[in-house]
Amino acid sequence: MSLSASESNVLKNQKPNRSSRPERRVEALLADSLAFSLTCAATLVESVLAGGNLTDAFEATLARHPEWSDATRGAVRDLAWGTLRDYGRGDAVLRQLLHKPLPEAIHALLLVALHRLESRPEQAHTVVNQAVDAAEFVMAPLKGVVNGVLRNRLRNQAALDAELRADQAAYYRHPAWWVERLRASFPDAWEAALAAGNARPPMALRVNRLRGSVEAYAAELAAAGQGFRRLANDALVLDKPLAVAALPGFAAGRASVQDAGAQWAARWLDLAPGQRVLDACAAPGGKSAHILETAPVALVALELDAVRSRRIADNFARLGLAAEVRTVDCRDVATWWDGKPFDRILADVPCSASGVARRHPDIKWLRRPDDIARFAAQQAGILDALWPTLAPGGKLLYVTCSVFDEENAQQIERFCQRHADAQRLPLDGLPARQLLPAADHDGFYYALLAKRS
Ligand SMILES: C[S@@+](CC[C@H](N)C(=O)[O-])C[C@H]1O[C@@H](n2cnc3c(N)ncnc32)[C@H](O)[C@@H]1O
Repeated sequence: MSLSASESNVLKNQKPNRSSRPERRVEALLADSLAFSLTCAATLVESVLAGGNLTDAFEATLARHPEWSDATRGAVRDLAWGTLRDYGRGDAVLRQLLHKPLPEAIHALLLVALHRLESRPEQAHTVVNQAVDAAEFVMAPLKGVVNGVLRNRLRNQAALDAELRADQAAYYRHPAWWVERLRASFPDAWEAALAAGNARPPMALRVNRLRGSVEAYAAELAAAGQGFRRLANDALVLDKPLAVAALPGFAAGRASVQDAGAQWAARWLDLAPGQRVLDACAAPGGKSAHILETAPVALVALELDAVRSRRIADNFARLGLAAEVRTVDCRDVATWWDGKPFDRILADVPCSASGVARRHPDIKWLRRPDDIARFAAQQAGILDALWPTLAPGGKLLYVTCSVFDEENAQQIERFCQRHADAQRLPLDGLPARQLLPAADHDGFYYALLAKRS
């Protein structure tokens, strides 16, 4: 699109960064207006595009604005998360419509407004008007540009969309390198996995069997009118997400929120009373808690990050569970191991998190292709360090929430080449070791290894 002469002059005189913005308080906009949530979501999107973490940015914003209602929090969150799920498309649309870069704050506002236009086409005129109000607040001289870009998009939608079909990142809403890797590894399933990875994630519950049966909890949910599906591993997937405070007995520790794909780990560890079990990468403690709810074992939970470690203790307190929790690097075995071998080890290693990108859509755009090899090297270091602590005849379950082979199948193949005493075991009920993102669960990879006696 071409800008008017006065708009071009405005752009020339704007430094394209946040510091050039006049200091104005967002409270100047009405908190229940769309302009307000567009503005706040745009600030979050802008911070992600500068390399920041979306969840951290959102939590910091909430901490600064305790006065926000639940509705305002929800509206800002929906817009920021949705915009970043769609970023490949929004970015391509702006490349079609702009011939020179805009200041980042306005660029981010346009991305959020474009996402809203696509998700609520019936509100197109309101969205444009509210985006212009937001622009007036963010950088007033550019409100005409915002108006022009959005109206241009509406006027030329069909032609612009046709052009976008050739752009992988726009069409699949994932980076092109990500699309290529998935296509190469899963020739029959990659498109469905990408589509599922763009959807809103499901909310699944894990029932704490120490505080009641799955049947009793399911009956209570049904009596409360909450629709759900019970999966083969007893995960309850809700038809519609709910605030945890609205879940029966949440504060009393009767259930936890945990993706259904993550609820296989405790089952495949084949737990029995009295076993010595290690969870080497434990925070925030979801799988550790599931282990303790499954069998009375002696659990040691390790976590590198002190802040995340505290979340393990909080979760255990709510669920009435106890274990030895230590804040250490699991690779420094000499610092934490007493020499007594473990019967079971869970290695739920740090990874690209590419299987959970619909929950953390910033991941798609912050990761770089060479990050995957870096994660794979870190994971190999963890596996090699833990293996000597496993008892002969014991089992180690390797888990990632990644969809990339380098962190998954290739990682385990290489591990088995390095360790002749490692033997792969089948996973009961799983047709493939790789769970790709789907309607009921996120993307996970599992490999169960036994140590030959
Ligand atoms: C995938 S998350 C674990 C999720 C957890 N198992 C659950 O189900 O709630 C990986 C965790 O490993 C931790 N971590 C990363 N490197 C580590 C290391 N060298 N030693 C111990 N923990 C590590 C990260 O801080 C992160 O909390």
